[in-house]
Formats: sequence, C-alpha cells, structure tokens
Amino acid sequence: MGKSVNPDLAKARSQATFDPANLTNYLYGGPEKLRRKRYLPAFVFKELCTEMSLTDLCLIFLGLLTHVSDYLGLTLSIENMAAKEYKEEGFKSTDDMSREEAYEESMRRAVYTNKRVLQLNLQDQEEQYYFREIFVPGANPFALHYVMFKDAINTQGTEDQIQKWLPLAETYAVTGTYAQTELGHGTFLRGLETTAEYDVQREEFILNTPTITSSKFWPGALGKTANVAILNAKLITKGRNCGMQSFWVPLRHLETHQPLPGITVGDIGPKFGYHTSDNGFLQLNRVRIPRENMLMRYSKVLQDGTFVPPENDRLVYVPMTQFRFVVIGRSGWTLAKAVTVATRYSAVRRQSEITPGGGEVQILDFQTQQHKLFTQIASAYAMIIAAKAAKDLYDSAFSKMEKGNLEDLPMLHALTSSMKAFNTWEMATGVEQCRMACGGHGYLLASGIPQMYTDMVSACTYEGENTVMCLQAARFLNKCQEAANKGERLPQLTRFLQTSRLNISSSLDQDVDLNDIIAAYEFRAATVISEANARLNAGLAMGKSQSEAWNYASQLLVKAALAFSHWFTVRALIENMRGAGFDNSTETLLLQLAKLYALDGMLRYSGDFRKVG
Ligand SMILES: CC/C=C\C/C=C\C/C=C\C/C=C\CCCCC(=O)SCCNC(=O)CCNC(=O)[C@H](O)C(C)(C)COP(=O)(O)OP(=O)(O)OC[C@H]1O[C@@H](n2cnc3c(N)ncnc32)[C@H](O)[C@@H]1OP(=O)(O)O
Ligand SMILES: Cc1cc2nc3c(=O)[nH]c(=O)nc-3n(C[C@H](O)[C@H](O)[C@H](O)COP(=O)(O)OP(=O)(O)OC[C@H]3O[C@@H](n4cnc5c(N)ncnc54)[C@H](O)[C@@H]3O)c2cc1C
Repeated sequence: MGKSVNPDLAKARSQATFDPANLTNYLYGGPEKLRRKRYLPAFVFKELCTEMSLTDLCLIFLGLLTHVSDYLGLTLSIENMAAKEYKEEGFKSTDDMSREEAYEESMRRAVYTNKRVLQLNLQDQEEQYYFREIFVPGANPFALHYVMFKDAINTQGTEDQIQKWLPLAETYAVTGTYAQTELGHGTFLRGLETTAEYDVQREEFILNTPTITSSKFWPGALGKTANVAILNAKLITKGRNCGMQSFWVPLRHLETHQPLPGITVGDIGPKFGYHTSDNGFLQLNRVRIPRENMLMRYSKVLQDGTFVPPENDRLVYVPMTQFRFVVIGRSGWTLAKAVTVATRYSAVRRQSEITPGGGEVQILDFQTQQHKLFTQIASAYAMIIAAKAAKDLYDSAFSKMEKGNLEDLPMLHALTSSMKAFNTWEMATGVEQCRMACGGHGYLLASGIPQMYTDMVSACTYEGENTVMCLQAARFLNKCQEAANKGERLPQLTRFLQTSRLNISSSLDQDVDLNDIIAAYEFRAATVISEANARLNAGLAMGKSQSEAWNYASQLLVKAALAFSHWFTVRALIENMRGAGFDNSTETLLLQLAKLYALDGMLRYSGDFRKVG
C-alpha cells in the first residue's frame, strides 16, 4: 500500500535539478551498502510490525534469495520467539513513559536487536548500527558495550585476553561498560583516585575507591545493565604508582545480576537527556581480581609485581581516541536527520503571505527559512565528508601504530580532539536551529528534534570535554608553529603553517574561486595558530611559567584548534566534491553547497577573515 505524499512535498522533490540517488549512494558508500542499509530494517520491521502470513514470509524469503550472496548466513527463524513476543507487544513510544519504563522499553528493544543481529549473522559494524538505530532510536543501554567496552578489549588486551573475553562480549554472555570517570575527575585523568594495588602473595589486584570523589560516576550501563567493566585505575605495585591502567572487573553475578561482594552500584539519577541510558556510580571496597585481569597489551605486571611500562604511556588512551572518531562521524549524521525533518516540514507548512492576498506560502519560500536550513544541510554534508577524510587519515595511522610505528599518534590525537569538539559544537548549534525553524511543532517531542538535541548535545561533554579537547589539539599545533618558526620540517597535515599565503585572485564581483576559499581558510587557520603562539610567547616574555603562559593564551589556543578544524572540513568538502565522479548537475549543486558552507562560515567568523584581509 503506497503512502500518499503531501503534494507540496512531492512538488518540491519534483523540482530537484539532480538525481538524489547519486548523492545517497555516495553518502552511504555505494549502491551495495545502501541496499543493505535499507533492506535489513525493512525486513525485520516487517517481521515485527505486521501480522505476517506464511505467504508474506515466503515472499520475503524469495526476495532475500535475490541477494543470496549477501544473506547466505541468514537464518530466517519464522518461529523466532523474539519476533513473536515483539509482534504481540509491538512498539511503544517512550515519550510518555517514566524514566524507569523508558529504560525497560529500550532494554526490551535492544535485547531483541542483539538477538536478531546474531541470528542474521551481521558482522559489519555499520549494518549493526543501522539495524539498532531503527529499533532503539534514543540512547541504547548497550551503547558502551557495543563501542568502548569491546574497543578497549581489542586495543588494550593481549591476544589471549581478546580470545578469552571478546566472544563473551560478542554473544552477550557478559554486558560491559567503560568505567573511567569519577565523581571528582572526568577530564584530568592523572587525578583519578581509584587504585589497583598488586598483592604479590596472591598474585591479585586489590581495587579500591578510597574516597567519595573516587567513586566511578557517569559510566553508561553501570546503573543496571552491565555485569563487567573495563575499569581504569591507578596501578600501584612494589609501592610505586605506575599510572592509569585498564582492568577487567566483574561487577554483578552473571546469573542473579546482583552486585558482587565489595561492589556498590546504582543509577546516578535523571539527566538532561539520554534518559534510556542507565549512567551509574560504582564504589569498590577492596575488591580482588586475578593478575590476568589487567589488560596487558602495552604494559604488564609480572608475577613478582614488576611493572613493564608501555612503549608510549598514551596508548592506554587509544579507546578514547577511537570513540572520538565515532563521535566525529555521528555528529554529521545527527545534524542530517534534524535538518531533514525541518526541511520536509518547511515544504509542507504553509504560513503567512509573501505577496499580500497571494495566499499562504510554504515557509521554505522565505529566504530566512532557506538560510536557516540550507546552511545546516551544507554543514551536515561538510561534517559527514570531513569525518570520512579524517577516518582515512586515522586508518593509515592506526595500521602503522599496530606495527609499532607511533609517529602519527600526536597528529591523530590532535585531529580527533579538535574535530570532535568542532563537529559536536556545530551539530549542537545546528540541531537547535532546525528545531526553532519548525516553530511550535519543533518543540513537540513527536517532531523527534528535541530528543536529538538533549541526547546528542552530551557529546560536547563526554569523550573529552570540548574546550579541553581543543587545548589538547592546540598542544600539537603550537609545537608545529614553534617548529615552523625554526624552519624545521612539519607533519604533512600542518605544512600549511609554512606555505600558506594570501594570494586570492577572486574579486567581489566574480563567482568565488573554490581554490581561493580553501586558501582563505588555510590562511585564517595559519594566522590564528600563529597569533596563539605569539600570545603564549608574550606570556613567557612577561616572566610567566610555561603553564601560566599556556593558561594566559588558552582562549586563543582554543580558537586555533577550531580554525584548524574548520579549514580541514572546508578542504575535505571541496576536494571530495570535486573528486567524487558525480555527473555535472550533481557536482555543480554540491560545489554550490560547499561554497554556501564556506561563505556562511566566513560570515559567522567574519572577525577572523577581516583581520587576515
Ligand atoms: C553526536 C553523537 C555522537 C555519538 C553518539 C553515537 C553513539 C552513542 C554511543 C555511545 C554514547 C554514549 C555514551 C558516551 C560514552 C562516553 C564515554 C566517556 O566519556 S569515557 C571518558 C572520557 N574521558 C575523557 O576523554 C578524559 C579526557 N581527558 C584526557 O584525555 C586527559 O586527561 C588529557 C586532557 C588528554 C590530559 O591528559 P594528561 O594530563 O595525561 O596529558 P597532558 O595534557 O599533560 O599531555 C601529555 C601528552 O599526552 C598526549 N596525549 C594525551 N591524550 C592522548 C591520547 N588520547 N592519544 C595520544 N596522545 C595523547 C598529549 O598530546 C601530550 O603530548 P605532548 O603534547 O606532551 O607531546
Ligand atoms: C551522557 C554522558 C555519558 C558519559 N558516559 C561515560 C562513560 O560511559 N564512561 C566514563 O568514564 N565517563 C562517561 N562520561 C563522563 C565524561 O567523560 C565526563 O563528563 C567528561 O570527560 C568531562 O569531565 P567532567 O565531567 O569532569 O567535566 P570537567 O572537566 O569538570 O569540566 C567542567 C569545566 O571545566 C573546564 N576544564 C576542565 N579542565 C580544563 C582545562 N585543563 N583547561 C580549561 N578548562 C578546563 C571544562 O572546559 C568545563 O568547562 C559521560 C558523561 C556524559 C555527560
């Protein structure tokens, strides 16, 4: 039964000057990935939400046969209990539920999708994500399990530990979380107080949260869901503090789900958003775990308590760097969803007249409405495409790191830190703009936009608070500027600090040249980074210590990191749009969108651009 489409929406779509399929295929990585993305939820949705006859199922199955190469491992369990159970209960919106009920509904859906992902043998991370997102649109109680818990095992565990623990996580024999933040410290990791003291007699670690501020506080799934944590604590062995290490810590009994001896866990209470995620607290009262439970890929504790340090003590931070990449990518997609809702609404909402007596117009006809939305459409594309470009850099650096070559680690940390801050701030601003563009109806939970905001704006805080992340990136950028000042060789990514010149050929009455746009953003970044470096050195010249001078220059240092990210984004957008092999009409449109993004950015940061001429 075809859905009837609103005539205004249908008219707007019919006026497209390009084939949307070209863009959709590009965004999702090609027709193959797109088909799979669309097929899986549709298949299971149909399984769930309509009374299905055996005929239906056979038709679906026949439909599947045309993709037999894809779904060979598919087991169509017609009698699947989960589907039956779900069909009877169906979907219930969590908007009107209490926090407890909403958590339970999300847990019910998440458990269902976990089962189906295993039964459908979905190996691809993206496919798993698409699948889950359909059924658990809000915060998924298993979010930490899917991402940071498994990533920590994969990146910090030895091969033996991966062999032992990863299958437990993949089959949900255990449900994990990543417990690092404490009540007293989230940003300053060197201030974490939880201890893991090595008992050489029994070859065990004694885990302890000695103060109220050392209580683990915030980790997702800690409140109810998780029964194991990858927990970060200060390792103490032979009387020496060996810094933060990661440990596999059982929290709850695998059968009864009751807290284990010495463990006090609970939920931290209502939050601004993420209502269906049970962020919790954890106190450890001298809990013992075997020596083998320390994740020892990079650092080790030998039986006699000898600490073998890692080649680079920042490798323990890799799970955070990895997840920052997830956040960078998902920020663009979150904004894409919000601006899709707002744009469709603006095509069907008729309000007010442009020409007196001419009748109420689609609000999309107001130039102010177009400015609100088209700039956000451009921003969503920019963030999604820049995230792909950053991921390519990450993948090449990570493959070198896995072979022991850590030379790109500083660049990787700087890129993930600055892009995570830039993208999440841009996403937060953009989603809120989309909400307001829908007037009163944007304020309804039914619009979907408020929850997108209240859930996803937390990404400006978690995984590294944005200001702190900018300052982390600025460490790297400032070092590069110092090297540039001395004429030394720079990493590829920051060579523009030495080469950027402002030789713009465009004049105001011409259509702006795209290369000039990249050059303008590059020059702006180089100038702001150089200014931050100059302020830091001015602080030193005033007799301030290095750390006082750093604090003295920190506002400019944050700006430097954001200007760097903005340049990286504009360059990635233009270069990828030019090189993507689109047909002329699509490429023309996308380059127009890239110009809109870049010129809007110049207007928003006109102070920087005016200052650099
Ligand atoms: C839009 C929606 C997006 C996503 C949503 C999608 C799906 C949802 C799914 C899940 C979401 C649900 C819940 C979210 C989960 C969130 C989980 C967490 O929040 S886990 C906790 C995160 N915590 C942090 O990030 C802590 C941040 N703090 C730090 O990392 C460190 O304290 C510091 C700020 C980096 C400072 O560290 P330190 O004091 O030790 O170091 P220095 O600043 O002195 O620097 C020393 C030296 O180390 C280098 N360095 C630091 N960190 C790293 C790193 N990660 N990698 C590499 N190198 C690093 C630093 O550059 C310095 O080097 P130098 O300059 O000296 O050469
Ligand atoms: C929804 C959500 C889910 C989370 N999930 C998890 C999880 O699963 N596991 C986990 O371990 N943690 C989790 N966290 C915790 C999160 O990682 C921390 O909140 C985050 O790292 C920020 O630390 P903080 O809360 O201590 O903020 P603070 O660092 O105290 O920030 C407060 C202010 O201090 C400023 N500030 C701090 N340090 C500096 C500095 N050096 N220079 C300048 N300004 C500074 C910040 O910019 C900010 O303005 C979650 C948090 C949220 C909101």
